[in-house]
Amino acid sequence: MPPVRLTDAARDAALNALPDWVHDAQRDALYRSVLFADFAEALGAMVRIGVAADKADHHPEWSNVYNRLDIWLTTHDADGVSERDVALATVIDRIVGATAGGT
Ligand SMILES: C[C@H](O)[C@H](O)[C@H]1CNC2=NC(N)=NC(=O)C2=N1
Repeated sequence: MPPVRLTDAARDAALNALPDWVHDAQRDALYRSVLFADFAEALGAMVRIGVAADKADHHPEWSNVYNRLDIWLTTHDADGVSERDVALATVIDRIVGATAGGT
């Protein structure tokens, strides 16, 4: 099934269960930043997230500077946030730890 853009209300309801994530209105994306102990920890998490994302065929937009990882989840095929982004956010929280270093 092609992904469907969530309504704003459905997206906000999903965000209630993802306290480390916010809606970035400019990019229409779920957004989280994570601070790791150092670059090696950040890179390790990126590899684990990347493998999970590729398995799900749903890929993050992200930026890494040393120990900081900024992540945006949006669905290009749906022009906004879909259930796929909510699912990937949940997987990412499991990998990096919910609230562990999140801002
Ligand atoms: C062909 C392939 O399934 C699509 O291009 C997938 C790949 N990964 C993707 N990732 C994200 N974030 N959004 C998409 O719409 C998307 N589409």
